[in-house]
Amino acid sequence: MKFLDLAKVHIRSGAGGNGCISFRREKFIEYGGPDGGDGGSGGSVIAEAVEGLNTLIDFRYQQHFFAKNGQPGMGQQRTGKDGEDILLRVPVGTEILDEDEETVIADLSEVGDRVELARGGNGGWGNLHFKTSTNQAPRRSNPGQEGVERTLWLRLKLIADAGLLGLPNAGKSTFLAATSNARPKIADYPFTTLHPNLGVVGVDDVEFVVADIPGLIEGASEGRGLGDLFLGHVERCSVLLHLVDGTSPTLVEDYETIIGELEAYGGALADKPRVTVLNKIDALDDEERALAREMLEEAVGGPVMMMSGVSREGVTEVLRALRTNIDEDRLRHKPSQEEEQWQP
Ligand SMILES: Nc1nc2c(ncn2[C@@H]2O[C@H](COP(=O)(O)OP(=O)(O)OP(=O)(O)O)[C@@H](O)[C@H]2O)c(=O)[nH]1
Ligand SMILES: [Mg+2]
Repeated sequence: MKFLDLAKVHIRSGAGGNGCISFRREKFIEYGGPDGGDGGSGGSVIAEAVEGLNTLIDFRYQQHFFAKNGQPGMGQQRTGKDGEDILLRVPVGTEILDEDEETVIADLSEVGDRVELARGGNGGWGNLHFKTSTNQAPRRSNPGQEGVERTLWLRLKLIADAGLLGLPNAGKSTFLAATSNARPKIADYPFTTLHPNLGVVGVDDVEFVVADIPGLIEGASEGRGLGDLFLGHVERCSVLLHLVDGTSPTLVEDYETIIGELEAYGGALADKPRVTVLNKIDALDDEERALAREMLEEAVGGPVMMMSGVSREGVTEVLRALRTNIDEDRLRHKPSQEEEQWQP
């Protein structure tokens, strides 16, 4: 599965400080001095891929990144202070594109990958540099170089093996938090997940990536709610995990709402392998579980698993089912030997 997350940033590196022409003043007369220092360099703007981020959403709120200018040189050979660099911390998998949105400038695919987006201007030379044997106090220095100003796009593509589906409040984030290293926001009100969270899940020594997608509501495929923003992105994952809140009095309708959205969205989404799970069974007694399961299985027309993200009952079985689907999907998409050997 691929998410496309896009942000536009406006960056500017700092200008270099001017070089200094030092002078002495005696009785209102200025004498050139011999010791003007260089200007400091302007700060650069740098991007670095860091761990623990999985969205560019922060860049929608802050879009301007201007590094400081270098300070001018001073007398007595003192160099101006350099402007500080600005570091944009971006998620692994971020591509940086030019303003045209086409030219890829950098692809930060591993933790620690770094790229300089705008170099700070060099500081100008102070008159110290222009000293000759005949002119010990030249009235000459260099101005600092200008900074660089650019508009760039950051684009994030994250890849996940399994995508979580379900109405708001179905318990998607709780499940992800219980099974992975991800720490999504969980609350008893809908739409607590406003952007996708990814978690690495492990079962039987195999790891895969699960994405928590903001709750789908009826009409998502037509652009209502938040789900529509992300429905397109679930197209590429191997399997969908559809969670149905077992405590909901309308659980069959809840299930059908999501299926309706998948079908309305079109494409191959509705045909994607799906694991349907009756969730929150810790809140149901045996009789309620059996009844809820029967109703849901009838709606699905096939078996339904049961689990609780809170008590973790049934969670391992669900992860195994996902894993089986992912393995099968990988086998299906593995290039055949002929394809691998084919040379143009
Ligand atoms: N009893 C019980 N409550 C659960 C379970 N899983 C989640 N909840 C509760 O249900 C509420 C919603 O859980 P979330 O995990 O935030 O639901 P979500 O599907 O991520 O919701 P959105 O992000 O709004 O789409 C919270 O109050 C959870 O504590 C469960 O297995 N059992
Ligand atoms: Mg959530």
